[in-house]
Amino acid sequence: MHLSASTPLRGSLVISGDKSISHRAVMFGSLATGTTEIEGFLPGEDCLSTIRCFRSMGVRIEQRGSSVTILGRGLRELMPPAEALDCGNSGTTTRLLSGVLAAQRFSSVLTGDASIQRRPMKRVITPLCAMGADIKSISGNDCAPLSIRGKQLYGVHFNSPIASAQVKSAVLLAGLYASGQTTVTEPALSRDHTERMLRAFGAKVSTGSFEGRPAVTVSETENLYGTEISVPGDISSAAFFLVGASIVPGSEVVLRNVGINLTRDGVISALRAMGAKIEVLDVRNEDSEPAADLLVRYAPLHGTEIGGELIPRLIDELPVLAVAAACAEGRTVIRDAAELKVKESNRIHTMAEGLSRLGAKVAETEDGLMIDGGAALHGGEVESYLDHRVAMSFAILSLVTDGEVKITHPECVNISAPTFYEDLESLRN
Ligand SMILES: O=C(O)C1=C[C@@H](OP(=O)(O)O)[C@@H](O)[C@H](O)C1
Ligand SMILES: C=C(OP(=O)(O)O)C(=O)O
Repeated sequence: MHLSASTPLRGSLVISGDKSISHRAVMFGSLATGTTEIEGFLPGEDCLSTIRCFRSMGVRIEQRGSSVTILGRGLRELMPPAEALDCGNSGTTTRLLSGVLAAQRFSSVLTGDASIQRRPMKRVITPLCAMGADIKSISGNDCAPLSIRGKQLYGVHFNSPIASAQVKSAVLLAGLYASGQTTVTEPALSRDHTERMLRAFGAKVSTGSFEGRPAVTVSETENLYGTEISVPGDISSAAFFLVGASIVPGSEVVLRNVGINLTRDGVISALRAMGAKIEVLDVRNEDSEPAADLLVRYAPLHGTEIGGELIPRLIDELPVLAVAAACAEGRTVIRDAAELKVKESNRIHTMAEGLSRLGAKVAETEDGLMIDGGAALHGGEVESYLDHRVAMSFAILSLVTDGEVKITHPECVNISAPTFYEDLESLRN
């Protein structure tokens, strides 16, 4: 894939479905009784992995593009899978499913691609085992493949050391089966799609705070009930175009139907702090998953500091925010983001390496990046490390480099944004 400097980005895009919400809609629909209809589903490879896993456990799922119909089997009627469940590249599938499988009446194995087999699973193994689960890392390295023997679980209060929605959701899903109540507290509020959607499926979920930390409690649940889910566009995908339009002079783009849940909208705050011109228009669905149209115009950016409680609200947008920082005047410091090291790639390292290769001034730190913006950016070859967000970040940077950028394995964008290159091209015409 060779990409080169751009004319202004202009026009509008309908942003495709939110990946986190699409995963959950398939999972909860499969675990519910009755029919679930999903509109706006993201047909990206990660969400297709979730569908594949539930089909292997006997759930009837019909998927036509962004429309999905599920005939749920109920919380306790999944079938034992004939083979290991393949979660592909998806951490969300692996971790959330581990919470469900821990409570089934059968044993199973969860696995995935080379990247999944390097990602830490102890973060879910520890709390689930505290609930009575029997989960082992087959290679003994706390990574997948995981061997899971279903058990009767009991409710616990889990004080999570990290703000991770995947950990929180794995424990809450196990909590649906556990005797009594299950509470998760976390150091800062991570995305709350599980809490919102479990309520829509009829579960009892209460949210609040415990000793000053965000807390959520679920009770043992007899049934979830099939429902209709409308998935808003993914702000994590919109972020690439927010940055693209902000850095290419003359750009003006409208991104339609973008999810702006407060636990996800940190990229708008961070870009505005850098001087970006972003307007949030026509907010709708405020009682379920809020969505809006985002109007973004080119603006000269300046450096900022990104850290603390903002981090979980923009964790997946940090690679492309590093691109914005390379194009901004002055220094940007990203801190408190050590979680970036355990994503599809070590995103602190992969972004620092690629940005430097294209001329940016970047230093890796223990928990983030320090970027001195404004250096002349040139073409070159960068490694995506098969990480979709890294590939898309460099594709956006190529809009302003002097010379072509070649990205290895550009097709990995299909994990979360199968229409990314077409969408970008449509704004360049
Ligand atoms: O729950 C989710 O859908 C996700 C949670 C985040 O991961 P962590 O829970 O590891 O922070 C995020 O990075 C990931 O892309 C999706
Ligand atoms: C980290 C991500 O996803 P997951 O953890 O589901 O692989 C991501 O999409 O950036």
